[in-house]
Amino acid sequence: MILHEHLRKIERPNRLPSHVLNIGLTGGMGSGKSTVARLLSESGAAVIDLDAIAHELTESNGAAMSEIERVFGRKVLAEDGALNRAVMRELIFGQPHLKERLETIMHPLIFSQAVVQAHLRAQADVLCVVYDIPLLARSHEWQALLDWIVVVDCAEDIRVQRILKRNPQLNIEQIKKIISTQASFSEMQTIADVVLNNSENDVIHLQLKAQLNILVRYIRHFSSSHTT
Ligand SMILES: CC(C)(COP(=O)(O)OP(=O)(O)OC[C@H]1O[C@@H](n2cnc3c(N)ncnc32)[C@H](O)[C@@H]1O)[C@@H](O)C(=O)NCCC(=O)NCCS
Ligand SMILES: Nc1ncnc2c1ncn2[C@@H]1O[C@H](COP(=O)(O)OP(=O)(O)OP(=O)(O)O)[C@@H](O)[C@H]1O
Repeated sequence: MILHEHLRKIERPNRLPSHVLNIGLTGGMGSGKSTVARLLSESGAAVIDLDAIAHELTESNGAAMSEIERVFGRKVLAEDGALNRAVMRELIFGQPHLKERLETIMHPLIFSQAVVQAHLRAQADVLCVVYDIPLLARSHEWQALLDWIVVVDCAEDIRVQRILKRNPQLNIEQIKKIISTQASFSEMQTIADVVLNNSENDVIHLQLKAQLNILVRYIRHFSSSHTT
């Protein structure tokens, strides 16, 4: 784990809950963000998962669906009116302008929902609020709101193997195409306060747990001295 020398000073606009530490978690596809989020929730963090919010918004009758249908047409809808994810995946990850159109619909809705959930979940006894944000390196708005940013690092070939196992419906070419649209690790590193390494294959996550023990101690230390 790399802990950047000066963890950023706690200073932010009031949009996220102000009585807790708000921590952004990012990393490339398959790096282990959800795994880290789960381990942090076992230590008492409230986790807001932006992928999960995106899924809810695109369920049948989800809040994004009428605009998605208006912009992309009925071809991107499944029979029940939910988003046909495979069709949308094929459309956007080869055509940047379509990806941008989908993101223009999705990101403001995801953002509002994440802020609402954060206020609901940030009870006094939570360790911190963790926001699992795959595209954080490309969002200055989110970066400005967060106290710390944690980046999960894992070599691309290992990520690809893990994704193939987790998502057997995807092939290597599709996975690499998605990864190629995301920020590189060096871009993520420029915004990181903490970098966690998740390259060791280990289903009980000893490597991550050792790093998270240290991180959780830092979070407790900063939280106890942080009042607004
Ligand atoms: C294109 C969609 C329908 C494909 O769905 P699918 O079920 O295959 O993937 P899922 O949503 O589970 O995402 C899996 C991973 O793909 C990557 N990913 C998702 N959206 C994007 C994106 N816009 N740009 C780059 N990578 C992305 C992330 O690493 C994510 O963790 C879906 O990813 C989507 O709706 N994306 C747009 C919403 C978005 O930007 N989500 C990111 C949350 S910040
Ligand atoms: N150290 C590890 N050893 C073995 N498998 C791992 C390890 N870390 C994570 N995994 C597995 O790799 C896959 C990807 O991890 P995870 O879902 O946490 O990544 P993610 O960054 O959230 O992915 P995405 O960006 O696609 O949402 C999962 O199936 C997870 O169980």
